[in-house]
Amino acid sequence: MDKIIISGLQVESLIGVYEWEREAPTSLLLDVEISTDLQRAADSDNVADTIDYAAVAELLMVTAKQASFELLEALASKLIDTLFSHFPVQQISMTVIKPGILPTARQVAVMLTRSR
Ligand SMILES: Nc1nc2c(c(=O)[nH]1)N=C([C@H](O)[C@@H](O)CO)CN2
Repeated sequence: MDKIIISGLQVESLIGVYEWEREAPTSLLLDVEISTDLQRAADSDNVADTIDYAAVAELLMVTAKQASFELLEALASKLIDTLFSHFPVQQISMTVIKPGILPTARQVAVMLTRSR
């Protein structure tokens, strides 16, 4: 299956289990893989025949900004559901990365893969 991939998309979201995490939005990074048939766009060379990755990125940024969850898992699920409701895609893999939150790790992340 063909894929559209967005890597390292920076978003802001109110996220975290602890009180101190819920006082202000946190910067997160998203890696997204969207499985969809790209043959029509490959033939036509027309953005109207594909999923515009700029529109995907904008939707992810707005949705994350409006969200308020404790767990990365819950945010990842919400972002996937939102993409499914706006775009005709078969499968989405979503990695939500929280940099610098653990003193002994560069970053932590969850990855969810969901199909229609
Ligand atoms: N599996 C998860 N574990 C934890 C999460 C999470 O989102 N998913 N979050 C936290 C805290 O919010 C963390 O950011 C600070 O310790 C802990 N564990």
